[in-house]
Amino acid sequence: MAGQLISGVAIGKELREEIKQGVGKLAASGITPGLAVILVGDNSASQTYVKNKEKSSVEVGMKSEVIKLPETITEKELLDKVDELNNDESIHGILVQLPLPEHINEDLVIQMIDPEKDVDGFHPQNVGKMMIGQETYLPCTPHGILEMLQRTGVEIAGKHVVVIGRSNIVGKPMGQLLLQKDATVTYCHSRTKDLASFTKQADILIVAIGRAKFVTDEHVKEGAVVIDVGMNRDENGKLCGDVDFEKVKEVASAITPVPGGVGPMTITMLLKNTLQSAIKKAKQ
Ligand SMILES: Nc1nc2c(c(=O)[nH]1)N[C@@H](CN(C=O)c1ccc(C(=O)N[C@@H](CCC(=O)O)C(=O)O)cc1)CN2
Repeated sequence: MAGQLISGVAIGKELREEIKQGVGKLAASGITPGLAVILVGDNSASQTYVKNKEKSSVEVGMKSEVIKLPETITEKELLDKVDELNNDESIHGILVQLPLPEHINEDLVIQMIDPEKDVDGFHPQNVGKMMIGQETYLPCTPHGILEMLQRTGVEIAGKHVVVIGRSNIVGKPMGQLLLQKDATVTYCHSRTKDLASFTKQADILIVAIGRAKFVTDEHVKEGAVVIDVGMNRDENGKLCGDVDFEKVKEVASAITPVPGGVGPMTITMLLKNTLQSAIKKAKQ
């Protein structure tokens, strides 16, 4: 392998240790950060992520509450549940695991979460604050990627970042966060023509398109840093990213693996946001 491996497991571990210490300090003032996660239905991947969130929050000393609701729940019942958690003093962070069943309007549910408890950073009020660079909860996946780049010592200012993907929870905020760190940002997406002509210019390439092993060495400039946000199954049913790791690792100067790259950082940043919310509450 030519490039350096950027491990989300190792960086996440380091960060979780810092979060655990923060939780310990807060305990001295009688406050335990509380995270509530709502899981609707029985999507098996979502069940795994929620279980991991519960385990990780308990490991750093937080209170964890998982609320499992049936697929058949009405939108009104779900909104009422969110509102109940908004008013629960022991809960500092609320997260509704996505995706939700089709009969429920995701936007409405996200907007019901108290922005002060929106540790996913998905509420429009928090998205707006992020856009203008005000302090707020940053969305966990892009925030995790930023943390990985910074802790690996990757220079961002003045670099050309190409983001492939324009989702509200990864692509769009990722570009904004890097723009705020003085990168020059280009967004590409499924309708971009001659994708490689853009990606070949990237000093830092962030890939979030949801297509297994789509990005190959043909898309990557020698020495680029490559961050893979994808999570797919390959032809053998094995977990893989959007990047063809075996090919790209030979040209990249640094690269994240899948699994073990961006994924673990998503949950770590959720813990960080929950601690941030509890600290803010303690100061009020
Ligand atoms: N409310 C939210 N819903 C969803 C989010 C989110 O940030 N907030 N993101 C994704 C799912 N997700 C967290 O919820 C998530 C996905 C993947 C991982 C992860 O650690 N992946 C591992 C591999 C896991 C496996 O073996 O299947 C890795 O990449 O190493 C963590 C969190 C959608 N929904």
